[in-house]
Amino acid sequence: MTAFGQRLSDVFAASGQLCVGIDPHPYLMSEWGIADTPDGLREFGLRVVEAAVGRVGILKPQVAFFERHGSAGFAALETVFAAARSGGLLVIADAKRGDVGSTVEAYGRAWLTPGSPLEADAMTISAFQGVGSIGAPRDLALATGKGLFVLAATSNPESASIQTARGDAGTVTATILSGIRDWNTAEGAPLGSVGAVIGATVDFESFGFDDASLAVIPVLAPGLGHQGASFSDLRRIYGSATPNVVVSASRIILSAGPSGLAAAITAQADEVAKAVQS
Ligand SMILES: O=C(O)c1cc(=O)[nH]c(=O)n1[C@@H]1O[C@H](COP(=O)(O)O)[C@@H](O)[C@H]1O
Repeated sequence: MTAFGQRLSDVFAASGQLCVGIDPHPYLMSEWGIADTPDGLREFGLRVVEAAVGRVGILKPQVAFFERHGSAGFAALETVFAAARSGGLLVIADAKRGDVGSTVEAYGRAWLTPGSPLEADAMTISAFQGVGSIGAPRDLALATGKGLFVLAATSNPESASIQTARGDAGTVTATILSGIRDWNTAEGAPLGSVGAVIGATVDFESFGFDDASLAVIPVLAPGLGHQGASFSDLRRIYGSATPNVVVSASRIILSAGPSGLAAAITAQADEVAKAVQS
């Protein structure tokens, strides 16, 4: 079994750092000429998968848009996950779960257990209840070659009001990063299995951390494109951590529509490749 950090490094080397988000916003589905129904979600997701295979290595389906349609939406999501994984893409389930340890263990099992209907390669997760609360999904991830991305410094404008709050161990963000770093350091690989979500819109200093503190941490980077951050600024934003960054982009690509999708993915992947090297 290959650890998630290694799998991610391999994908970066083979296919670059762009991660295409599958966010079927109702307005986008309408622009694509697809009905906002479970069948429509399946079609939207599969079209993104088809355009992504061979052009990028990572997809991040946003679970919320599928969840709106209940069990039929989840069935569509299962099909999209299966198509993406069988196309060789690394799938990050953007599920943003979190709870007391005994319950979050079940969330981990839902999204990370090999053979589970919703099996992904990694999931987004919240450590608001303490980094120790996500110990069970972390153990499962380690045992199965899967990964976690823990919300640490999120891209939304409201995030600073809570995440920059300070306790004895520094800001909320710094406390989460320190817990993740300890885990990844103990794992002993150059890149650990537990990542952090660090929005590209975030001012690192006011959130109480720096790029050097991300050394063994895979970083999921939303906030580019529609949320205001520029792809050309990736190196300025993430500094020495740039090689660890999963560069997330959803609407900026999806707004190209079904016929322009493949070209938009190729263009975005090229822009990201240039930006991370410059
Ligand atoms: O975990 C995430 O992916 C995430 C964290 C965060 O801090 N900000 C953020 O925008 N996201 C997600 O990243 C995607 C951003 O979409 P675009 O702004 O269209 O690229 C959405 O699916 C968000 O839910």
